[in-house]
Amino acid sequence: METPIKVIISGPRGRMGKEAVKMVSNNENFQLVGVVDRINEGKKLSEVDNEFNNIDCLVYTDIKHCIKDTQPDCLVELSVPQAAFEHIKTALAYNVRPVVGTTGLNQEELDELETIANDGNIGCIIAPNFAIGAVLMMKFSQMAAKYFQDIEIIEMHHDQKLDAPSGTAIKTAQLIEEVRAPKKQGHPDEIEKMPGARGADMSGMHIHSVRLPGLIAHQTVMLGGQGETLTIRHDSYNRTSFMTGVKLSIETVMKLDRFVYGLENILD
Ligand SMILES: NC(=O)C1=CN([C@@H]2O[C@H](COP(=O)(O)OP(=O)(O)OC[C@H]3O[C@@H](n4cnc5c(N)ncnc54)[C@H](O)[C@@H]3O)[C@@H](O)[C@H]2O)C=CC1
Ligand SMILES: O=C(O)C1=N[C@H](C(=O)O)C[C@H](O)C1
Repeated sequence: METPIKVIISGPRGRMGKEAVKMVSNNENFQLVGVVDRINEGKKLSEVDNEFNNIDCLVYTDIKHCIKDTQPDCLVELSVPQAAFEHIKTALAYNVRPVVGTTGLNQEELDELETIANDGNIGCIIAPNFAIGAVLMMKFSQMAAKYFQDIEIIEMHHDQKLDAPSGTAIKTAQLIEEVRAPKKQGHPDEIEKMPGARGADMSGMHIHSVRLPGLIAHQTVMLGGQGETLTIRHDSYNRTSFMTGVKLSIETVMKLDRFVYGLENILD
């Protein structure tokens, strides 16, 4: 058997973090060696939450300390954007390969991380969405945008989500920008009688963010043409939907020597 990949997870008590802790702990090719959290320094993970019973790795509140103690191969980052940037930079500085799901990093931060990873020849994967179906939804939208230039992206999430628009919506619009020339949509003289009524504007496309209890993660892309519309939709009904992508990213990042933004770039 191959030596397991040593993994640390940031944000282990979060909705995604919990799912990732379970997935990594139950995979014989991975070894969870530590977690990074805001609180609970020095406790065993099993002492923090009943869901983690039998998982005895330690909680660290300082990622440097965690890396020095546990010598991990990979950081799975699933916390908050304010903490994520420093976590990823620290991981790269210690040759630990980041797999990042945390959304809300700005373009400047992404550019800086890309430079650090590429200059150091270290694998780093940042994926705004780890669900395979969501990646297909983004790619299908990009394909369709060649033929339909009028596009409204409607992303719908649970009401505890911090960032809007979602990372997935931004990534979808970026993929569409690669094939669609900027175009202001709607009537040239349209007036927003309430600010935000037409959503956020990216190259003339509009992005609308819905937040409701009961939702998990959903996105509809509507494309309009003469006498027809095309609607492409993806739904995550629970967070296990993201784990196939997290697992694939951990395996792949170990073989990479560069920065990758988007799961579509590592799928066959
Ligand atoms: N790429 C993907 O497929 C997905 C990405 N996400 C993103 O993952 C992130 C986490 O989402 P959720 O789990 O829903 O959020 P959450 O709020 O449930 O979890 C975040 C966790 O991070 C912890 N945290 C805060 N500061 C920290 C710090 N300095 N160090 C370590 N941990 C810290 C919080 O205590 C909390 O437990 C968000 O940015 C979200 O947009 C969520 C789902 C899928
Ligand atoms: O916060 C979430 O829940 C999700 N965040 C990611 C995003 O911002 O796109 C991925 C998924 O939509 C769930």
